[in-house]
Amino acid sequence: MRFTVENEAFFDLPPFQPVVIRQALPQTMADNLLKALPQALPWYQARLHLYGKWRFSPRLQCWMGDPDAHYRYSGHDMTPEPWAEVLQPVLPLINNLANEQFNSVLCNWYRNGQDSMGWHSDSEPELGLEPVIASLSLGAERVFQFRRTGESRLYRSIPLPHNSVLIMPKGLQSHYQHQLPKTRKQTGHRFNLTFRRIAR
Ligand SMILES: O=C(O)CCC(=O)C(=O)O
Ligand SMILES: [Fe+2]
Repeated sequence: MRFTVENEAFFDLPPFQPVVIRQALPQTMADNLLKALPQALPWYQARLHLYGKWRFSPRLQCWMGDPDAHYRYSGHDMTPEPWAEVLQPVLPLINNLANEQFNSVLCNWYRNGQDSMGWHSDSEPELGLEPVIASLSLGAERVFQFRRTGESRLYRSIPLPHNSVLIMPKGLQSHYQHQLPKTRKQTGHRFNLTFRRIAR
């Protein structure tokens, strides 16, 4: 860690400095959102074709946004779900923290320590060349990890507690990958909302 300013912790991923903002939303908003999310969003479990087999992805997800924030996925034009009411007051606060105008959010629900997301970068062409990504974590604390693109060595592990926002700056996605590994620890439900701007 490089330095801490009030609730902000900056991490050195040369030449980038992602930041984790603790207590990012007003506490009652974050706590109420955590309680509301299971019912408020149209969650589904995707199926992925991996190594010649169909498997359920190890988490629940849903994608929401402005009606024109669509993207192409395996030749399909995907239109986001309309913004859930519970997220409407959250979006301007996240925009303000990240100094961005996000128009969509990928929501992930990790039900226990066996739910996870493997190594990737958020580099879909629809996000433009150097997207800024803001990710809000709610519920159980989990560890988020980075490695340099093209290397298998783990570079940095960052704990993401309830009501924290991680901001990944411009350029980071092309030089680093990230993952949310499984854990054997007894772990409760965690939600992660990754705010993005789809270029129109
Ligand atoms: O759950 C997380 O913290 C990571 C989610 C993520 O990387 C993504 O949605 O692209
Ligand atoms: Fe990601």
